[in-house]
Amino acid sequence: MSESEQYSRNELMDFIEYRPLDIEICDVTLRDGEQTPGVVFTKEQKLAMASELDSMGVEVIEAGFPVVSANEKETVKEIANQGFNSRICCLSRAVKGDVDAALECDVDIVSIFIAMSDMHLKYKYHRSLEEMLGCAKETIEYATDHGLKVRFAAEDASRTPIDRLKKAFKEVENEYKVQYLSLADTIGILNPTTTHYLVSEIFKEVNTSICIHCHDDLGMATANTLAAAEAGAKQLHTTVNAIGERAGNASLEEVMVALRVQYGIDRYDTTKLTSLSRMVSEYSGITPPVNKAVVGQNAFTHESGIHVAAILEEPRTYELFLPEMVGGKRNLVVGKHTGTKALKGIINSIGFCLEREELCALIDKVKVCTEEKHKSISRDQLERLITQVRQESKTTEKGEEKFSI
Ligand SMILES: CC(=O)SCCNC(=O)CCNC(=O)[C@H](O)C(C)(C)COP(=O)(O)OP(=O)(O)OC[C@H]1O[C@@H](n2cnc3c(N)ncnc32)[C@H](O)[C@@H]1OP(=O)(O)O
Ligand SMILES: O=C(O)CCC(=O)C(=O)O
Repeated sequence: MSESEQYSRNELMDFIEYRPLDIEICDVTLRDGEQTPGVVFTKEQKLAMASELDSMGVEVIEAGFPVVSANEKETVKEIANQGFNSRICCLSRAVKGDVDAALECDVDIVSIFIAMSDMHLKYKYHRSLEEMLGCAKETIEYATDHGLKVRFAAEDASRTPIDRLKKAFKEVENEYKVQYLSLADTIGILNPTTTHYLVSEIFKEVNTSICIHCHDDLGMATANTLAAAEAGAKQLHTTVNAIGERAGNASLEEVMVALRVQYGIDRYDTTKLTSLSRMVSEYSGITPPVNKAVVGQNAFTHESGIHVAAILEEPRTYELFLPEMVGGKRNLVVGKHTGTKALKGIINSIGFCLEREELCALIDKVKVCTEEKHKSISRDQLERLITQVRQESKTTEKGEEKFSI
């Protein structure tokens, strides 16, 4: 199936000026995703998720934060030694002991983070900017001296004065060999416009690849991540099902599908998104809302008569992309909003054929039932109603019979 048969391209993109995207995905489900309160993945679960992410073509997997526990360290090490194509990254404070733990794990990249916002310096570290940046530099030097590739991450970057960020990034870039400079919207304060501004300003200043790490406190994490990519960010951080601290992170499934339908980036195997979402849902104990984009139970479920009638002819009338593109399934539901054309198509698809009058009688019964029970009709219930309608049409002289489902 060609790309255009699988989704509708957003043609308005042709009128928008933006920097051509040069991106990679770093999925942080195993680290920030596991920071979701109450979530604890086993080693086997982390290995299984990492294996799926690798097979989809995700370039970087943030496997964990080794100093958190002995088991965490062992898990990160095992993931790093799987021989995945994805590069494996882990988190580290600006503390040499954290880098030692990363070294024991054989990771490709260590992400050394500090916050430089007044809020975090004053209330979290109780230390000056100079002291914290000094710790970060020493730790970066230690990591690079020991052969690790380094991402220097500015936690709470979105509340850090932009000139302070620029100065710190330039110093680090000039003094050490770092692979990435990361901007974290730790409390999810940004919107797409301010994300674009922040990334553009940093992009003008530095030569190192920029990462963007967005949280969803205002429901804008995916939009902000894409705005960052348009402004020049290279590495986009995501989690499956958008899990993560508080309201979660930018969702892998949304970012990956948006990259494809908005920007034509089709190198990731999006057909695994639904099964990966189910896997993460089972392992984390967190089911995405039914109306969650891409992987929610309703993402390809339709009831309205006008929609279903059109979908039966051409699904793209009411679907931005086909369920097959993300490994999902279309579900046509019979309910209060079902119309005659839709009902005919649905019952034909399950092997029934009714006369016009019978169909009208069936629609009436469907509407009464769904309004009485305040829910849609199951396949079994539908078949029972069809049987009733057929019996009634054969015995009309006996008068109306009461139906029940
Ligand atoms: C935005 C983010 O997502 S950051 C990552 C958040 N993730 C986690 O916190 C993972 C789970 N955390 C843990 O298991 C533990 O907190 C550990 C193992 C990391 C540390 O545990 P502890 O040694 O008991 O320290 P504790 O959690 O009490 O305090 C954190 C210490 O790290 C310091 N710290 C925090 N961030 C940094 C940093 N980036 N660089 C250097 N030090 C830091 C704090 O100032 C504090 O130092 P203090 O003990 O001198 O006051
Ligand atoms: O920027 C990063 O790589 C991580 C920082 C982070 O997890 C956060 O600030 O929420």
